[in-house]
Amino acid sequence: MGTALIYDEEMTKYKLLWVDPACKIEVPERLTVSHGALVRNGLTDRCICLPVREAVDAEILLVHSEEYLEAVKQTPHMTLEDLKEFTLQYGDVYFHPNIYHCAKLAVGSALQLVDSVLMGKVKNGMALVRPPGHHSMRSAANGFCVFNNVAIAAQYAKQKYGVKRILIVDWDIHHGQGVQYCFEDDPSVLYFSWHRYEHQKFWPNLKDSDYDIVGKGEGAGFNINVPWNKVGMENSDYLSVFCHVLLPIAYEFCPDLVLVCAGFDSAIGDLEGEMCATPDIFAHLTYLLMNLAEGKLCAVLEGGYNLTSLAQSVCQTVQTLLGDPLPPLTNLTGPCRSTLESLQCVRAAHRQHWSCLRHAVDLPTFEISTIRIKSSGEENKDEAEVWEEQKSPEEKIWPEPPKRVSPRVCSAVVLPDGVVCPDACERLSSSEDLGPHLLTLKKDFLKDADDSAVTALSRVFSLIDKMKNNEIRNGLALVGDAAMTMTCVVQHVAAEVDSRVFLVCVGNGNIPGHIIEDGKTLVVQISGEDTEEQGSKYYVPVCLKKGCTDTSGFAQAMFSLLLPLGYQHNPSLVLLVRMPGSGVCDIMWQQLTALLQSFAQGHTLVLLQEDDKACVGPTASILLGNPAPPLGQLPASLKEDAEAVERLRSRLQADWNLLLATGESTK
Ligand SMILES: CC(O)(O)CCCCCNCCCN
Ligand SMILES: [Zn+2]
Repeated sequence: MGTALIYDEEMTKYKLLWVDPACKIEVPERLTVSHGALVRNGLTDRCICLPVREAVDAEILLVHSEEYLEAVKQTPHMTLEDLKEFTLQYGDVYFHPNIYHCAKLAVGSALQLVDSVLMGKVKNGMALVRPPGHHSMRSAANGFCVFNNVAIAAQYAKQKYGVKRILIVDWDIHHGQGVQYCFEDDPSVLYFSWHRYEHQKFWPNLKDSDYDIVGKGEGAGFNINVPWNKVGMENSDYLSVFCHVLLPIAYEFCPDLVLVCAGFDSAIGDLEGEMCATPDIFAHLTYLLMNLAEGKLCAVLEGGYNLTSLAQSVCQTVQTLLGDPLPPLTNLTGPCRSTLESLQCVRAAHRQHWSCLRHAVDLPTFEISTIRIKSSGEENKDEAEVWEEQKSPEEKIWPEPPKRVSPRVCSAVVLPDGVVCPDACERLSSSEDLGPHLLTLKKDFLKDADDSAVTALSRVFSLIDKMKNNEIRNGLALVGDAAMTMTCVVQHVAAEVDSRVFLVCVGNGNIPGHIIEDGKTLVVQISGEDTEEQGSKYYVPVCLKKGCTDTSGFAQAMFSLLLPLGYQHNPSLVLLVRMPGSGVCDIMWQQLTALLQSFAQGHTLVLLQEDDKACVGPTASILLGNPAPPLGQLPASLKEDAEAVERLRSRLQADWNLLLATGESTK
């Protein structure tokens, strides 16, 4: 199934007809440069382009009042003076003879997208629309918005398809108060928004946008506000909020549909947001949401006023929806203090509503500042970088997002004879001669191994070499001895100069100490074994009371440990090993396999032991880019497990700042 793209140039045919400094940034070119960039990058050809349609009254009335709709209906016939007069009753928005038509097309586009996803015609999609929607309220236009496109889409999905739970993620830099008001007492719609706030000093200056506004009545807990009280937030800040707030709660909520208020004024260069996150961050934010709701994700454009970063961010988002490998995120320094303050406040406010936060350690609050948490070696930022930070936003410069090339082959497999190769995978059966390094390895490691083990290892090494050359994206091997193969692989890869391995080992098994000595391999082992081993900076033993069968504990370790560590380690290869008898359930295993593709441009090597042959199919499905099935609504994890994860975090966060979620200052 493909990715839908909905766009029509009719929505460019309205603009500001008078002087209004607050509205002059909302220009038709926002749509033309976004669509133009998609065309130029060959992305429109790869999408399923769906036609727009006008929303009908009944659809608009799902959210708005009749009197408001009737009033907006009069605007096409208004004179310029009448339009100005009409506009005065609302805030930071303008009307135009054609805006009602475009607003109906914007809603209709969102509904077309929801239809195509929920009818299973496409996997996911994006609608490029204007006017935006998330500020408009039941009886009021606001903040360039006339009808609330995404709020209507959510009500439409519930009414027409009986969707039970909908997650709305609003990564626009402004608070979508219109969406919040629409669903604040509705537990079937979880609304998440981050937004520039500066302690209510930033537009729309609402107390309702603060972290302690969590929803009302039945809806308590289903509204999450993350205020940015400082500007200059970076990729690390955005990822921290996803890892420590949004993803744990979203997985617990287990939505059937994900809608994104995709505003890109939260990207670097935008004068509204004045943030510093780069366009490629949206590739990751999109991906991290794609394993919810079995990938049913509809992104609808909201804001974004720097035409360069807007176009790049839109392309990054669509490329991820299409399944392209994710770009590496470099120099993630960890969240700034102000972000930690916000994180801690939001987690505290929601602790009573979400069991994933029940055992969250919250410390006394502390003064706000954006002093960046320095991880070791960050102290002496060179002059240029410091100067860079002090430049005013409009002069911000940032590198073009890296090219994201999909290898010719997605998944290659090494399987013993007699094991069927999963559809769409390529079997590596070349019986190439044993390379010289193998003969030495045979001497060092495999001296008493039989030839089939040596042959398998030689094929695993060629999988790795093909990943290194980007000939294949990922690989899977079913081997006789997973632990031994794992050790040889780490040894083989670590020998290369700029390689970094992220080894994720599921289940019990001994990790030889020497593989973590060089600092190039970061090991996370999730098992039920209570190793007295305290671990080190590069060896993170997560032991779950009930072992890997405990989905909640496993999920918590995945979001609050694995993701932050993986992002900060920024590996060139992910090695995922399923030890025999791990007890991990297939769906959890698939979710983990999917999430790890955030790193190393998707270069994941999965090692399974022969008696786990039944996992080959489900694992291959994820490696091929299919979404992981839902885990179901997650119960609370065991207190001991949550405390164990917290202990690990507090031990490791001095070295790995992305682990920070509360206010500890690093040493
Ligand atoms: C969709 C959206 O959230 O991007 C709309 C933002 C409206 C901003 C109104 N204030 C503008 C002040 C101009 N400096
Ligand atoms: Zn915005």
